Amino acid sequence: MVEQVKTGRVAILGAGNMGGTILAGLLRAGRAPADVVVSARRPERAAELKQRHGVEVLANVEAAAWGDTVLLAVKPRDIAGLLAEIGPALRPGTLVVSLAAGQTIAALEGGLPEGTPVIRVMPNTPSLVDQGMSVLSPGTHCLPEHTERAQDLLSSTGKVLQVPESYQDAVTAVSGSGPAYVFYVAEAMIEAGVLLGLPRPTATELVVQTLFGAATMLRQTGEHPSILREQVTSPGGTTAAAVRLLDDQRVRGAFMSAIEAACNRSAQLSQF
Ligand SMILES: NC(=O)C1=CN([C@@H]2O[C@H](COP(=O)(O)OP(=O)(O)OC[C@H]3O[C@@H](n4cnc5c(N)ncnc54)[C@H](O)[C@@H]3O)[C@@H](O)[C@H]2O)C=CC1
Ligand SMILES: O=C(O)[C@@H]1CCC=N1
Repeated sequence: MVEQVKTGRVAILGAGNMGGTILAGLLRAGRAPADVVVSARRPERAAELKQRHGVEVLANVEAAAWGDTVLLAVKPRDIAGLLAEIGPALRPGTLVVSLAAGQTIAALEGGLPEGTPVIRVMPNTPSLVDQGMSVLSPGTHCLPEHTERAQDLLSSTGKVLQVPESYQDAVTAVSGSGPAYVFYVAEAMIEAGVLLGLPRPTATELVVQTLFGAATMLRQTGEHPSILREQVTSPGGTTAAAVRLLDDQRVRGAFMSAIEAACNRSAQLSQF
């Protein structure tokens, strides 16, 4: 249990999609339920978490005072109120890790007692199946030990990368929102299969396995996607016909514009 010593006691504030995902991931990775607490606004949710995971559910202030690491997993609009609520209860040296999109380190540090070590993180939903991508940026009061703690905590649900905070809007657009683009492509491919007369379950199985296989090839071969695409594309064949149509429809450009729009939106959200 070397891991536990590094991260200490973890308090997760806000037990929605991401908070619940990280909680389940920590427990799957072998952390004892006694070393994690959560806060939940709705009593039904609190009862469910207690029953399913055997963890203690506390009020925000009690949870924040208990944790060595406090993970903020509420919506961005609820962050400022939460910081004001928990700030006075934090013990000196408590590490605050925020998952909130668009909430800058300056805003987080400004809402907490002077000197609080803060880490800004952009996770994504595949954390639910331990294939998450969490990207962190340490605040101005973080020591290497704090960053290590956050890395340790987040690595229980997937990969972790550290970047300068100036990259976080682009990161949000690429990997934070990224799973949604892949699900969008999956939907379109399934509908195409159905259009061509395949039963829906068959079309779904073909698409899910194809996406999984293609992603695994990218990971395992380390090849550039263009090379892998060329390998599928026979001269005068079916793939070339399809890819020409995608190019005619400017699908690559549409993806670039979409991801740029997400990045701009993330920057806009940081203003509030
Ligand atoms: N869903 C996603 O794909 C991603 C979400 N995020 C970030 O994670 C954070 C959480 O997002 P989700 O889990 O999707 O939202 P969610 O709405 O599922 O969960 C938020 C939870 O916080 C609770 N809550 C609200 N105010 C509270 C308070 N003052 N005290 C305690 N609990 C409170 C709500 O009842 C809810 O259960 C957001 O800041 C979001 O930007 C980051 C990356 C990806
Ligand atoms: O859509 C959003 O704003 C959040 C941030 C990244 C993924 N979901």
